[in-house]
Amino acid sequence: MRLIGDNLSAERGGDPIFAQISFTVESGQALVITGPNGSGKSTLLRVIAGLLPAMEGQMRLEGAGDNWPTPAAACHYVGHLNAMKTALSVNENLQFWQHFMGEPALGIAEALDEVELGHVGHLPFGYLSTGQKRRAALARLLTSHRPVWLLDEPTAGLDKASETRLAALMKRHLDTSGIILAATHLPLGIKAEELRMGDTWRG
Ligand SMILES: Nc1ncnc2c1ncn2[C@@H]1O[C@H](COP(=O)(O)OP(=O)(O)OP(=O)(O)O)[C@@H](O)[C@H]1O
Repeated sequence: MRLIGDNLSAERGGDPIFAQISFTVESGQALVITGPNGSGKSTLLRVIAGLLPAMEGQMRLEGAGDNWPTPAAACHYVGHLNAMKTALSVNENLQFWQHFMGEPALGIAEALDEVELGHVGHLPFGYLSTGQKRRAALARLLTSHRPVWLLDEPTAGLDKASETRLAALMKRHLDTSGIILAATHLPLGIKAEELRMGDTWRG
């Protein structure tokens, strides 16, 4: 499988954010998107996820067969917001996402164990600490299968042990032919190519 971004450009609120961004990421590979604040890292992830239109260029997914008809369909997107309801329990939030995303993979309890949150599934999401909230959001990656993980600052709020745990989960995804694209200011602890944003910024 190969995820290709071909000559992408994007606008927000009518303003150009980036142009002429191209990349190819193969199964088993990670691409880390770096660049200064405002250079368009999050915007690029949202274009790849199909949440924003590309003004020019196109996304393609090659070799995915019929399972994943579009690049967006093949993606898990974990933005810098956690996308979990504060009043619902962690279990209820993850159940919602598993139902919404389909392609069930790990059970809720198993996924929470993987991020060492097995003891808080019954708590309202809003009760969790900042790092626990991030780990619970990342557990969504494990409850439904998607070959492509799009991660926006995935380590924000994580302590060292949790960063190491996430690196192990990402490595496992890559070792099972997954693809990861991550916007980050920090090293993620996995082998990755780098796409540096900012040089083609027109703003
Ligand atoms: N809805 C919007 N309308 C107009 N401009 C927007 C909108 N959302 C984002 N922007 C602008 O788009 C630019 C790129 O933002 P983006 O969040 O993609 O950058 P980033 O590289 O991820 O930054 P950071 O490192 O701070 O997370 C910024 O200048 C931002 O102000």
